[in-house]
Amino acid sequence: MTLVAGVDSSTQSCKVVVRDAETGALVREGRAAHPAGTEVDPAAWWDALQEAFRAAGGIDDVAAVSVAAQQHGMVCLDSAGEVVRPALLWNDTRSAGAAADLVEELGGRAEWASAVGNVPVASLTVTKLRWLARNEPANAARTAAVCLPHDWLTWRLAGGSAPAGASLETLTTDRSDVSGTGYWSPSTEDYRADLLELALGKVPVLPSVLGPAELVAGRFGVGAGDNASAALGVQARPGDVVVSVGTSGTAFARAVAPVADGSGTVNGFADAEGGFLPLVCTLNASRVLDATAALLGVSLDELSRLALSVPAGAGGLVLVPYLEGERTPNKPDSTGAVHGLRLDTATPAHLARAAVEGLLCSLADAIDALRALGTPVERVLLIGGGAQSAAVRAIAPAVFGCPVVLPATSEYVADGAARQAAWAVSGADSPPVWSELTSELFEADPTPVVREQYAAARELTVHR
Ligand SMILES: Nc1ncnc2c1ncn2[C@@H]1O[C@H](COP(=O)(O)OP(=O)(O)O)[C@@H](O)[C@H]1O
Ligand SMILES: O=C(CO)[C@@H](O)[C@H](O)COP(=O)(O)O
Repeated sequence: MTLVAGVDSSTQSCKVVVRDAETGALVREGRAAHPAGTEVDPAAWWDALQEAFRAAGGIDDVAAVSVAAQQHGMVCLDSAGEVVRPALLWNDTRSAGAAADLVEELGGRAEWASAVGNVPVASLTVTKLRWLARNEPANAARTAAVCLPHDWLTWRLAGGSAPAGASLETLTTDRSDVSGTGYWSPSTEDYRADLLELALGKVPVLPSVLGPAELVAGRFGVGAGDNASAALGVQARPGDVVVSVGTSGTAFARAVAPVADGSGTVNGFADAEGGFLPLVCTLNASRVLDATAALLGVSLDELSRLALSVPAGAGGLVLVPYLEGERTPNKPDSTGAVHGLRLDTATPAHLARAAVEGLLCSLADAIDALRALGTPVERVLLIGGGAQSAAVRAIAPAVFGCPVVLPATSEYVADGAARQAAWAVSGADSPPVWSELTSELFEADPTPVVREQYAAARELTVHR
């Protein structure tokens, strides 16, 4: 049996799966936690990766390993290959002002969307580089190369950072992740050095962009951004919209043509199979459930039970979930809010229901934005840690207004990376077709009132 390994180095943890390259059967798995915070020393990802490999029984016997990871994180390296400063993550909002400046300097959102498929917001790497140039000029001056979390981990695994002499020229990336930098065009498949220079004031070494099934140093897949890898892991097909409830909330679909949304709501990313991946991302998803459970002093299972114990609409109680500020809509300085509180809705159950509904309404808005750009929505596939919530599963079809398919619980980002590794080993033109996933179907009568009351409340927030 040929074995392959897939890695998901995500915001909260590192997950590793070892699978049979031919059938996709799960053989072993392991995981390790990441530190909290929105800036993280990449060494912590490396340590967690080693721990997760050990927990998964090691990788000595695998033919290939691919790494998928959280997107957009700014990893700056000096000329010796040393990390210049802790990486700023996708959910770090300090570069919001830099994003606004960059939009203005290029002449507006439409110009950015047409140049790189994305309008700068604090999440994108290009805005973090502008923040670095303005706020830490010494670190900017020391920066000889810029890469993304999965690029850096792949580079280290493949020996590019060898103590004998790190070679920045051996850095690699893939289309899906580089399409979230803000200085690579999914339409032309070229770096936009001019936009990088606009942000950072210079053009450091950038990773080479390899094809989806290429191998690095003979044993490492090119890797991917975590959402593109999840699309590969769930074997998404046309008509599927994948909704992930992880640290981020995302809604995305595979597409055959690049997307340029001048409003900035939809990111025009590339996918991990040579196509495209229009995607909407929010900053507030599973942690809204974590925070509400902590506030109520209950477990996540009890939060679900409470939420399901009161009717749809929570008696008019609405929770706007912008606890970390928000990316979509672009409100980096916003806070969350609770509206409609009355004596009879001042109960743990109503708050639990409002939290689940608020989180799902923000994702329903995301699905609508994809639909508005012409994305067909035949099935919603629900994945991510938050999909383990019984309340999320039950309420999602009512809020989304369509059936929701829940693929069997699995680490779909790591699975996608493993499938990419199997593809690279096979030398075939397309990824291997692994056995059809078992899944559960959730259906419910639509509850438009939930979306209506959310729409009336979502602008009513105050700044942090
Ligand atoms: N039973 C559950 N109910 C609700 N949420 C859950 C449950 N189990 C795990 N989670 C959530 O999963 C989240 C982590 O999801 P994950 O997709 O691994 O995140 P990420 O990939 O961003 O690190 C945690 O915030 C946690 O609240
Ligand atoms: O910024 C995005 C997508 O544009 C996020 O989806 C990150 O890629 C983080 O993913 P998770 O750790 O939440 O899975």
